[in-house]
Amino acid sequence: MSQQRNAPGTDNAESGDYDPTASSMSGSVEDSVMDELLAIRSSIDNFDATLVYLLAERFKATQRVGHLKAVHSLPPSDPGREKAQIERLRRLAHEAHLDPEFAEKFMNFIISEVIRHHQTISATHAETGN
Ligand SMILES: O=C(O)C(=O)C[C@]1(C(=O)O)C=C[C@@H](O)C=C1
Repeated sequence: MSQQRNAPGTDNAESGDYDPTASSMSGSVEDSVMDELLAIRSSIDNFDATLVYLLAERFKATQRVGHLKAVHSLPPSDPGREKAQIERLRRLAHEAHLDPEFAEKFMNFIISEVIRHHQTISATHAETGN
């Protein structure tokens, strides 16, 4: 049976209940101000969707790393790699006028989640061989 696929962001999971005009300020803000706010929020919505897709792709890549590490009995974390990544991202953040402290915290947040995934993959591999 053939399956109809929707373009990203147009399927019901994403757009079904989403109200881009949702706000707790409706009624207390001038129409022109609300119009400008909604226009800017439309860009924010696109950025947020992009972030989700980027993160999903990054996690797909790290899942592959997790399997490779599990199969070859390598440790989940690699502090040397992390140090190099953080230094590079701090430098990029500075150049992009993004707070390097924030960039580091954000990266560490993602990496700690990746390590948790690696540990789960490793435990599953030890138990089942998969
Ligand atoms: O490159 C690796 O070895 C990974 O496991 C990926 C990753 C990352 O998310 O970038 C996660 C954990 C490691 O400590 C270093 C980097």
